[in-house]
Amino acid sequence: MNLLRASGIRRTYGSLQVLKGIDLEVEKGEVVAIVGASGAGKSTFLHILGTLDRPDQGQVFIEDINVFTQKDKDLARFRNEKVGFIFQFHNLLAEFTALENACMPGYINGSMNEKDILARGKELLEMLGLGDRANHLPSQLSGGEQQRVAVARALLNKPSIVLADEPSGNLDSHNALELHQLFFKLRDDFGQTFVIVTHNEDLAAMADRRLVMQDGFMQS
Ligand SMILES: Nc1ncnc2c1ncn2[C@@H]1O[C@H](COP(=O)(O)OP(=O)(O)OP(=O)(O)O)[C@@H](O)[C@H]1O
Repeated sequence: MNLLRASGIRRTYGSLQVLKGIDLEVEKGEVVAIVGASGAGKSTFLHILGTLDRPDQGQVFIEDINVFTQKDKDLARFRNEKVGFIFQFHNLLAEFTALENACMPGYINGSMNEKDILARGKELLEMLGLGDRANHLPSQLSGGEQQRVAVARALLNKPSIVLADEPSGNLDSHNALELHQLFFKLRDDFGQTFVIVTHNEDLAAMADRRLVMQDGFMQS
């Protein structure tokens, strides 16, 4: 069974046809990289996969759920539980510690108690080598550490899939490589599934599949 299946995805902004009918199937535990020229529509497609944006046409199934048939409120809950996001700019909240930032999706979800959320957040920070940084504010962390906190946050609710948009775009080559290796370790150890939009050809070459987005279509 495919963990994620997108079919016939089309998206237009005004007269600009960005996505012209894209299909994608991703299996559990796969790391899929999407590359392509700037403006090709990679982020637009990733946002649709993550239900942050709706397509004009086409369907997305995650774990056999036809995601866009859900009402907005149910969709927000589904997104919080099933999809982890990592962006180029980590978007950590400046006034909260690393641990509080990592725990945020648990607090938003509301079904876990605070003790369990904190335990999960601590466990993730330890696993990502940030055990001794838990009480630091983002401004007290290096760029690589901040991005690892963002990874912990993406994983907090044990999502089915992690979607990453230029996750290492703001890191130097050493920190970028560490982050990329972390993705594969999470896949190997926990079967975590990733779809990653990237300009980094080293990362794309490491992925199970490297897909190219061009002129509104996906070429493999
Ligand atoms: N909200 C929007 N309104 C209008 N046009 C948009 C909007 N979002 C994206 N676009 C346009 O859609 C096209 C695809 O944008 P998108 O961000 O998906 O590309 P990308 O492949 O991710 O590019 P990059 O590699 O530079 O991040 C671009 O021409 C962009 O200007």
